Amino acid sequence: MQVSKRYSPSEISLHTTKKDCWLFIHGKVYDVTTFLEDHPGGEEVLLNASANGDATESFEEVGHSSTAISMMESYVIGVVEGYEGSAAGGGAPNTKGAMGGGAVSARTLKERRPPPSSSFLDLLLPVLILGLAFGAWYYLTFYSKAKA
Ligand code: HEM
Repeated sequence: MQVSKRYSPSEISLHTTKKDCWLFIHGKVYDVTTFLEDHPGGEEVLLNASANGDATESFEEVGHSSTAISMMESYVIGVVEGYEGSAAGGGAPNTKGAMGGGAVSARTLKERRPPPSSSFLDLLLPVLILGLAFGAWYYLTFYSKAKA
C-alpha cells in the first residue's frame, strides 16, 4: 500500500467541507469525502471531527466495531507529519498499520464490557421479590382464614 505520504496538521485543516473532508485518527490521515453520506453515524459528526483536528478521541469514544476499523483502511491517504505513534513508521514496510488497528479494537471492546459484580444483585433482587410475594400470599390465604 502507499501509506507513506506525510501531511502537516495545518494542511489537513484546509479540508473540512462536504466536498473535501479529511481527518486524522491515531496519526493516520483519512479522506472521508466519499464516505460522508454512507457513514452510519452521519456526516455531521465526520465534518465536526474534521474541523476539530485530531479525531482520535471522538472515534474511540464511539467504540467502533472491527468492521468499521477495517473499512478505514480504504480511506487512508497518508500519515500526520511528526506523529510519533505506531502509524508513522518512518517509511518502514507497513505491517504496523493493520496491527495497530487490531490492538485498538481489542482494547475498546475490553473497556466497554460491563462490570461482573452486578450479576449477584441481578440474582438476589428477583429472589427477594418472589419471597415477599409468597409471604403476602401465605398471610392472606391461611392466616386471615384462621382468624375468621
Ligand atoms: C474513516 C473513519 C470512520 C469510519 C470508517 C467509520 C465507520 C463507522 C461504521 C461502520 C459505523 C457503524 C457502527 C460500527 O460498525 O461501529 C459507525 C458509526 C458511528 N460513527 Fe463512525 N466511522 C469513522 C469515523 C468516525 C468519527 C471520526 C466519528 C466521531 C465523531 C464517528 C462517529 C460515529 C458515530 C456517532 C456512530 C454511530 C454509533 C451508533 O449509532 O451506535 N465515526 N462509523
